[in-house]
Amino acid sequence: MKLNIAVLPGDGIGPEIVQQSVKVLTAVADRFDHDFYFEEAVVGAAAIDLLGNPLPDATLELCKNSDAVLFGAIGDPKYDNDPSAKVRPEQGLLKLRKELGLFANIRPVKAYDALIDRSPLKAENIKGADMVIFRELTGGIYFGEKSTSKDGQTASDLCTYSVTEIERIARLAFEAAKTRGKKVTLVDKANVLETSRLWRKTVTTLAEKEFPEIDLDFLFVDNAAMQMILNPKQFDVILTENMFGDIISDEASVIGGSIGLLESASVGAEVALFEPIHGSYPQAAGKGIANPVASILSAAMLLENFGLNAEALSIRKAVEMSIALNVCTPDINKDNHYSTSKVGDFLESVISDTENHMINNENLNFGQMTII
Ligand SMILES: NC(=O)C1=CN([C@@H]2O[C@H](COP(=O)(O)OP(=O)(O)OC[C@H]3O[C@@H](n4cnc5c(N)ncnc54)[C@H](O)[C@@H]3O)[C@@H](O)[C@H]2O)C=CC1
Ligand SMILES: CC(C)CC(=O)C(=O)O
Ligand SMILES: [Mg+2]
Repeated sequence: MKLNIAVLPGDGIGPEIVQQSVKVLTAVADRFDHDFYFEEAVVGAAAIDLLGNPLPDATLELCKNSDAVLFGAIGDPKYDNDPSAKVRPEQGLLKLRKELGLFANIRPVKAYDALIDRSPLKAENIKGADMVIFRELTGGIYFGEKSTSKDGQTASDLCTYSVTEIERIARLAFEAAKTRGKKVTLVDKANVLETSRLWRKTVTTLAEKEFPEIDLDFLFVDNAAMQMILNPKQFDVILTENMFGDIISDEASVIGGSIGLLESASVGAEVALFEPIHGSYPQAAGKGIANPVASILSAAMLLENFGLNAEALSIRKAVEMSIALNVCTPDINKDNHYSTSKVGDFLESVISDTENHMINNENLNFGQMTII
């Protein structure tokens, strides 16, 4: 298969993690005889520095004309620490999501057996946890009208949702539940927010009409935040609005062992975008300590999006192997950790190892690896 992939590394650790994903995708293309073409463009703070715009027209055009987008991360402390900056890196990502019509962000969360004992959460509570969060991505408070009063004493962000916006992502969540545990939990704040009451009404009606076989339940977001830690195994598919999904998915990453493992796919119209759930982790930029796996697994989701399931599985198996063998960055492997690029090299060699020498060799030899 021929795929044109737009690569938007962004800021902070974005370039170094995305570089590993390109490495891994190239290994997949070689092994399975595909043609993947990568073209890079600037976004975020890097694009503001260069062109004064966090989403330059050329970047948007490239994305629209590509088959898929591989996105790193955006954000820089110089903007985080300057609340009065009018042009901000995050605007680039939000505009890209809107322009590409990416209304659903799909964030799978699972506990890797090999990492269970390293989680700060109790092993018996997280073993077997396996959920997917469907986060609405182009509506709600992140996109509502913003204003600050002339005297600077009051500010507001409007939260708006329409039935159409709710239904289209709810359908995707219910469809996913059909193939999984047949349960959808709608996370909202319907005891307080009018928008949440519209979500409940709309989702309930849709479930009764189109998905009677799916169990639908409801949780207020404050309780959901607690349940995520106390009993994450109760969740199968979580459906929620933009901001709640942003927050509870970072929380859910603790179950997986590190936010550096959590992949995502943003879908909607034609061109889908694949990105880790984490941000630009600026403290780690250039140090070789960022975990590239979230980006690499997002690349696996990219392949699944085109039905390249065996190819995606080769990535997932390689990642499982790296975790089992502790070929991991310091967020997971505190003692003898591997650098960002060494983890990428390892995954590349496992994928390229068509004879499965590495997998079958009991005395696994990582001669080509150096522990930093
Ligand atoms: N999609 C995006 O591009 C996002 C961008 N941001 C931006 O990123 C910047 C930093 O935001 P933070 O709140 O610090 O969130 P962050 O996700 O960048 O980092 C939070 C913490 O998570 C851990 N972490 C994140 N990525 C990791 C990785 N690959 N490997 C190992 N550990 C990792 C680190 O302990 C880090 O201190 C801000 O400018 C923010 O606006 C934040 C979230 C998403
Ligand atoms: C710019 C932010 C909305 C990014 C973020 O935190 C996310 O998408 O998870
Ligand atoms: Mg976030």
